[in-house]
Amino acid sequence: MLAVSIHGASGRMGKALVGAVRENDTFKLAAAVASASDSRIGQDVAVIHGFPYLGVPLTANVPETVQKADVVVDFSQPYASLQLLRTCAQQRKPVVVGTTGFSAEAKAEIEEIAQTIPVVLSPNMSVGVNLLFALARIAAEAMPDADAEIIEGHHRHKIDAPSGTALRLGETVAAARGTTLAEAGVLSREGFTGPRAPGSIGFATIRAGEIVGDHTLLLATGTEHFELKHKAFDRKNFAEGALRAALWLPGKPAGLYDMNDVLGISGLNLKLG
Ligand SMILES: NC(=O)C1=CN([C@@H]2O[C@H](COP(=O)(O)OP(=O)(O)OC[C@H]3O[C@@H](n4cnc5c(N)ncnc54)[C@H](OP(=O)(O)O)[C@@H]3O)[C@@H](O)[C@H]2O)C=CC1
Ligand SMILES: O=C(O)C1=N[C@H](C(=O)O)C[C@H](O)C1
Repeated sequence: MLAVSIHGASGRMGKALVGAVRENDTFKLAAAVASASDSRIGQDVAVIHGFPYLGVPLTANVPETVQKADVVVDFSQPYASLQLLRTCAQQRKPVVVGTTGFSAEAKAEIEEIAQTIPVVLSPNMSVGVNLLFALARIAAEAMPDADAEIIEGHHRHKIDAPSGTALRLGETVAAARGTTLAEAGVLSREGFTGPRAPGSIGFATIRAGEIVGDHTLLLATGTEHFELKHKAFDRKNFAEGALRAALWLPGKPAGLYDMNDVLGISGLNLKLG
């Protein structure tokens, strides 16, 4: 059995991960980390999420939890996630990071840390979204002059925008067109914007109710619209992807891996026609 520690265990993804670990005989929950200010520290992580007692108390002691784990899975917040990565580097532990919203500086530090330990970093652990990335590249190459717009929707609690997945979609389209998201991205619009800049990659963000995660890439010319769409209905989908990554990662050489590596579709090079 693989001992997994969940970092961000008190959250929505924490709940989905506890549920997924309970249903999977390959894993045993070694530890569950919440923020130090959480009033439920010391309580059983399964019980706080409405599952039967598991005997794993919520804790804020990160070094101790990393020590107990064969692999660490993180869905928390960027600052907390970086601190965790530093501890994992000290203890030479593999880590799967699903957290989004990292700054460019934080991403640079993650790349540096991943020179010492194996890290899977992906804004979306679902199979469907990783196929969406691959198909987006093909579509953006095939329709180089189409207006690219990325529309994403999430629940009212989400604290980063656009979503990590939407930004990755934008980076994918930009790379397929020989540019970067920093160059071509228009992350939001308001006021007297003027006409659409040719070649720009636009974003629209919806935050409403309990939307789990919707992403659409629209490629529009004057005469046709092409859409690629993914909808997640249950966080179980992300949790199972993260556990798939957690099973794949231990024993890999130090490096920064993507969910495409885990799924074995990093070399996917579908050709049209
Ligand atoms: N890659 C993927 O497939 C997916 C990625 N995500 C990303 O995962 C992240 C978490 O999402 P979600 O679960 O919905 O968010 P939540 O806010 O529900 O959960 C995050 C949890 O992390 C906790 N936390 C904060 N600081 C620390 C700390 N220092 N140590 C440990 N835990 C801490 C928070 O506790 P507190 O409330 O006390 O601050 C909170 O309970 C987001 O960045 C989201 O975008 C989400 C789904 C899928
Ligand atoms: O915060 C979420 O919920 C999600 N975040 C991820 C992102 O920012 O892309 C992935 C997923 O859509 C759910």
